[in-house]
Amino acid sequence: MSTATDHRPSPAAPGTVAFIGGGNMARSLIGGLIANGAAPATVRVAEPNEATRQGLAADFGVSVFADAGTAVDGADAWVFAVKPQVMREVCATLGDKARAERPLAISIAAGITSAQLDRWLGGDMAVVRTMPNTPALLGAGVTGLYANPLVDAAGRARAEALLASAGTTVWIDDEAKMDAVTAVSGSGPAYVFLLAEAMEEAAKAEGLPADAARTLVLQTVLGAARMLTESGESPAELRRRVTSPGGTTHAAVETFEAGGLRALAAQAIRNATVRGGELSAAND
Ligand SMILES: NC(=O)C1=CN([C@@H]2O[C@H](COP(=O)(O)OP(=O)(O)OC[C@H]3O[C@@H](n4cnc5c(N)ncnc54)[C@H](O)[C@@H]3O)[C@@H](O)[C@H]2O)C=CC1
Ligand SMILES: O=C(O)[C@@H]1CCC=N1
Repeated sequence: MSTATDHRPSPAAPGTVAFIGGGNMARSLIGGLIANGAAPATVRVAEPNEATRQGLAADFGVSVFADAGTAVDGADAWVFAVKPQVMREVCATLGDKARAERPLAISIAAGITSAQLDRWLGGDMAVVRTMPNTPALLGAGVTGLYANPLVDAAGRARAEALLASAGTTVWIDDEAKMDAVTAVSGSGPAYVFLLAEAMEEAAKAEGLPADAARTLVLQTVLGAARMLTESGESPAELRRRVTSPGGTTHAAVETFEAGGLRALAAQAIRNATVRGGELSAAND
């Protein structure tokens, strides 16, 4: 069972949050929090890259630190936003503080399990493993969340409020499914971008000017996405309405089906799901 909500949090979730890692995804989440009314003083960020760090301070007014141990001071929620490859090492440097302060640990890393985070931080930690996606930048993201048994109702609410600034939230009860969430929605924007790239190339190959090709593709993707989310109709029904028997869409859709698009999508998502498990094992 999973539940989805698309409400925005009430402004400024209580407490102070520390981001460990201030890269692309952290920037999107921080931007969402500030846009939703979080006081900049309640957001602290650890980021070793000086330019990245100063950019966050300049754009959002948040407190920035080169050192993670200082950034987490006074924060009741720690958001781990570093690459899976460095997560273990980053947790090790914060283990003593984590054992002393018992924060709510929230991870956005692909593959890394709640059990790994718990172990690397010293054990008995309340951990929420999440998977946001890049449309978070526009508040149009979707995040899957899994809470380990040590997370209480207040911890779940806190994690949900933090991620809801980025868009819709979906709780996942079975952590084993988080790699599939990663493969579908975490990586998913790239699949849509790939389709847009391919359509743009094809449009140019048909002789359309580059700027016209770009506009036609972008507005088609935007319009289709809005119909998908706003019409209440299924993808299959919306497709059926575009497809006149014997018409142009029919010719194209038949080509996609004959080429095995569905099997290819299933295999792509399977491979991405498997890679999540590999990231966990390789960085243990
Ligand atoms: N990019 C995406 O679409 C998504 C990424 N994720 C996850 O988010 C995490 C971060 O990914 P991105 O933001 O794309 O990567 P990124 O490379 O932009 O950000 C990672 C940041 O961590 C910093 N960092 C490295 N060592 C550090 C340390 N010891 N302490 C503090 N910060 C440190 C780096 O300087 C960098 O700015 C990854 O685990 C990824 O799996 C999750 C959902 C979507
Ligand atoms: O490609 C990755 O590993 C990350 C996780 C989901 C999106 N980007």
